Amino acid sequence: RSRKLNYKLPPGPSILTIIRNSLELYKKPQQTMAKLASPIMHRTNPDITTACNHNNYSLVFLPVSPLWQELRKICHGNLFSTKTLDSSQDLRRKKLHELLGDIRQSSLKGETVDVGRAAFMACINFLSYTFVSEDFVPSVGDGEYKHIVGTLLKATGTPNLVDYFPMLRMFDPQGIRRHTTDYIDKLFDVLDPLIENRMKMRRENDYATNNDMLDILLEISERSSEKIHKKQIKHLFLDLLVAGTDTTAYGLERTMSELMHNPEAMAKAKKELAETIGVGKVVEESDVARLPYLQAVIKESLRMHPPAPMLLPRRAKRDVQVCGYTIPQGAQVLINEWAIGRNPQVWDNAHVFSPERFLHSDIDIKGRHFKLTPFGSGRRICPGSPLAIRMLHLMLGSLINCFHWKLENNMDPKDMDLDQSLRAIPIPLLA
Ligand code: HEM
Repeated sequence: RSRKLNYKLPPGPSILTIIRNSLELYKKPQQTMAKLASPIMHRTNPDITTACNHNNYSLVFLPVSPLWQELRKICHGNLFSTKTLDSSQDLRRKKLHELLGDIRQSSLKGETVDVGRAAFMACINFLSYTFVSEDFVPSVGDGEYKHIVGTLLKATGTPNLVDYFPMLRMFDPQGIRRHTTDYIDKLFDVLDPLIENRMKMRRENDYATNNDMLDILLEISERSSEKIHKKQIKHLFLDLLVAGTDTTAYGLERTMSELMHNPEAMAKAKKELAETIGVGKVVEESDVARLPYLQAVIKESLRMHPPAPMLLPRRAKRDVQVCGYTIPQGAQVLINEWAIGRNPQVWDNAHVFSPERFLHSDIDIKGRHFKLTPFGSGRRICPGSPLAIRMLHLMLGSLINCFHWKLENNMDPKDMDLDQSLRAIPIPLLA
């Protein structure tokens, strides 16, 4: 097998390499991640959206290139910097109060909440407000938006036959290009007028900034259109929406499920919140630093349920030796983050949900500790992680500090199936 893998492969991923690499990662995650996070790996381009040229502008799929570097610089220095996120927290606070208001309404009626759905809607609203100070969803319809984002995410993760047999490209055998193009067009139909309107408003003398990401991007574009122009702005928003919605919502739902399944951990998290900010109060972004147990709960949940279980595909830029195997140039590589998180050689009691393991540990999720990299690592690490982390703490902390949660049909937490969607009844806790 090893000899065969050293043959020159056609461009595109090798199934065998993916499987073998996953198995190896299971054994030696620390060493392997260090190599894979290095510049020898670059992003694969799944050829999902040729018709609307999204690949040519996409932060997610561009190879390392001057445009990609410029977009990353804008993300780090402007969009997701601490200063920008601090100044846009009012926008997220407003959306958080709306989420809690909706849940309060359900609680008054004794209704069950589909936590995954509520989390998905809340994440879209948080992101669209942070990006453009407006709700993105009413323009598309929530069911349709979920479908669009789901389809685009699926297309990103689905092995495309075209990668294996390039001559099939023009036939688009799985319809991946056709579907994604339609959906991307739909999202652009919403984004285009938003951007146009804002450009018009910015030309008026008495224009006051909204402190959102659209203003920041237009300001950069007005100063130097070489850094980013209008067309790139909509492609960037598309990437950020698709990459940020389902991942964050899934992270929130799984964490709530784990807390409901582990009443002791739930009680500890609630006690910390009660003592630090007071029962029934809404969590502020500035509170999070004083909530170490809540932070540990989120890390533990990301360890057991990484929202991107295989991270994002990379491609080897040149032949590389990993754990005694040759990964040939051009091979697609997936990192099995889920398996690393559950590996008993890496974690004590790997299958037990225990936030305590992070309480006196310096392991963080910034891509420096290769046993826990839910946001990836290296220069392609998730640029949205500072926002995702804020949203997760804000929503989780407020949901458990403002409500007591009971499982539907009086189910015993021990009987929960953690792979099923979470349905629970909220009971308000007064401040
Ligand atoms: C819990 C939530 C999230 C998780 C677990 C997550 C995870 C990831 C992972 C694993 C990658 C690939 C990293 C690598 O290849 O090393 C990634 C890339 C990316 N993420 Fe996230 N993400 C989350 C939320 C977000 C949010 C909120 C945004 C933006 C608003 C975002 C935007 C992106 C973008 C644009 C990329 C591609 C970066 C590039 O290729 O240069 N993500 N994310």
